[in-house]
Amino acid sequence: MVENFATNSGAEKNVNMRQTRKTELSDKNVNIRQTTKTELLERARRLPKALIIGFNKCGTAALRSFLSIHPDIVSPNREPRYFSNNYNQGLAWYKSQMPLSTSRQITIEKSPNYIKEIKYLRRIYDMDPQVKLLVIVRNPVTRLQSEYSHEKSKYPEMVSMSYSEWIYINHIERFVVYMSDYASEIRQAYSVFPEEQFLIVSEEDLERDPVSVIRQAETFLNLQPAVSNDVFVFNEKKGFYCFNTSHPFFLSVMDNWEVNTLTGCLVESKGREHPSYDPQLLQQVVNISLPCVQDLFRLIHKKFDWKYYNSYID
Ligand SMILES: Nc1ncnc2c1ncn2[C@@H]1O[C@H](COP(=O)(O)OS(=O)(=O)O)[C@@H](OP(=O)(O)O)[C@H]1O
Repeated sequence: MVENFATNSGAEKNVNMRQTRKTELSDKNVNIRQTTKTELLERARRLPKALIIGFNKCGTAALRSFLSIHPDIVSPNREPRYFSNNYNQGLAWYKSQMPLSTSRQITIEKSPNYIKEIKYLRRIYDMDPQVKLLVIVRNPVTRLQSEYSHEKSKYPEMVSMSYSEWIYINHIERFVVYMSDYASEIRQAYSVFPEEQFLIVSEEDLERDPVSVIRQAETFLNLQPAVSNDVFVFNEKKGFYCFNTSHPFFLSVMDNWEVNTLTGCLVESKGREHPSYDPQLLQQVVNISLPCVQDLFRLIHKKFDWKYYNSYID
């Protein structure tokens, strides 16, 4: 069940504090544009102008959290899953899940299962045919490892199951294609929305250089660049970037339940240890998923620097 955090009074207070703080921060540190008194007075819950619609285990939480540090972006903490699981709750309910925003701020929510079904995408279109859609994909080799670590932490019956056993039990051919075939789902989404309404980025880029991904999103969303390198610090142990807790912007994500306020990293469920591949299984996974990767790069007219595939991609 999705928790109704937006109407909870504590959360409401947090949201209010956060919004006020964000406004102060954008005035003091970013100097993008002065927030006017009128804007403060007309703060309201607004429907999203952009959605992160997929793919799960590909860095959707990091993308959402990192974007939400932008003074002109607000985002609900949890996944409303309105167009998939909660459609019967109605649009007023959906709006009530959104944080307060000024009219110049963009509300973005992420529910990574929206890309899974055309029905969900059509519902999104009915709400707003001009909504912008962000999609994050990941090297299939690591996405599979991530899924295994996720399931192992969730299902006790998997404790003694090795990585290769898990892949074979799931029927390797079918399963690897299922986890790698981003193109089919993106193609389906292109049948509902024009391609220009999509930004497709990769988890590896977010891991290596979050600011470069945020820049792409800022341009795509017509926002002024506000997030710079000093907002993040590389965490050697995790192997990716976390928020710099001493940066003033960090205050604006303090109420984000997905962020550990001591370390500035996303919660422990992100960045789990991955199982290792035996070389034969790795080659099998690459061979099965390669046509999906080639199809994706052709479809989106760009290539990502994905280890194991580069030598096969022209
Ligand atoms: N900077 C940063 N901070 C935290 N997490 C990061 C970051 N960059 C990428 N990632 C990777 O995101 C992976 C989790 O993806 P999702 O958030 O989409 O997972 S979920 O579908 O919502 O469960 C998660 O995958 P695992 O490493 O397998 O846990 C992270 O590696």
